[in-house]
Amino acid sequence: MEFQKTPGWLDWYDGPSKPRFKVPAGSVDAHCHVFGPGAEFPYAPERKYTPCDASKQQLYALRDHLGFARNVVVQATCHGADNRAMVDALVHSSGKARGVATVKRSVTDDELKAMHDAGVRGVRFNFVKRLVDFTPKDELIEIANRINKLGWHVVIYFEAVDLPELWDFFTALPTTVVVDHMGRPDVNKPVDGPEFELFVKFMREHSNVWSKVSCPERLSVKGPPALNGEQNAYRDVVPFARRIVETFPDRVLWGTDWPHPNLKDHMPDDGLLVDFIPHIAVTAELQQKLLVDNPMRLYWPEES
Ligand SMILES: O=C(O)/C=C(\CC(=O)C(=O)O)C(=O)O
Repeated sequence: MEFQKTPGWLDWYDGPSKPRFKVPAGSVDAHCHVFGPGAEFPYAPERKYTPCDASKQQLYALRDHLGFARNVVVQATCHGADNRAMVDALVHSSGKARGVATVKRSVTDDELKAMHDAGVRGVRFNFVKRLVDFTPKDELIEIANRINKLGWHVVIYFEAVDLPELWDFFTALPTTVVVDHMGRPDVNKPVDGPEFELFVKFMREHSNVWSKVSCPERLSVKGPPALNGEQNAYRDVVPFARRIVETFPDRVLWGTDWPHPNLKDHMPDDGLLVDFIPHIAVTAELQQKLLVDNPMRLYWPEES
């Protein structure tokens, strides 16, 4: 089946630079995706975008190029609750990839077990309205209670403006909760203003809540972009990510977000995204926690 990319789609950056920053041995890219290939793993009819293909082979080649050792492959909304492409990536990773799935309440216990055996360790609840339709909270709570029994966690993706209305639901989740991209703060607002203070409060008052300090390329307003050798990219995002890393050093994760769905302005050079890390985790100890200790404890506890 042929799929037409969403008009204006930006493909992932071809030929990323070699990072100057050497990530610690055993580093984990804790947020990335595979897309199809559509001919083998069709995109979901309910999707809100149609991406380029981005295969497990290309993901793992990027992992090696950037100096990472492992991946956490997150189900992208273009595949809906059809986790086959993501699971296929896990089973072809020689144990070096874990996954986060999207499931409906109709998922069977056998399907959950098969996903666990393949390396899935969490489910993702997406509240970004441009990406998904509404799912009733009772269905999400039912799913959270079921996967909690497997020792899985819940990844949540939402926009900062929606945190107040989602607060009660999020703080009632029984599992570890991992927030994608710091809950997408508006970096035009002060890092100590009410909007980001609420997010910091969310993490401070709930020790089961973690955050990915990823996707500066999505959040930055002033740039500069991670292109043409830029070693100080996305400066307006740094204070937000630094604050989370330094306040909650044991509950942060980092990921490339390759192949970077739905970027409109530019496509970052993934090598320069890696060079962004020392600006937000400024010591070797913080880098070790962010890139190795924390993701290993969450996704490979049996090895950490
Ligand atoms: O890749 C991300 O983390 C961000 C996305 C895409 C996404 O979440 C998805 O399709 O599942 C976005 O903001 O469009």
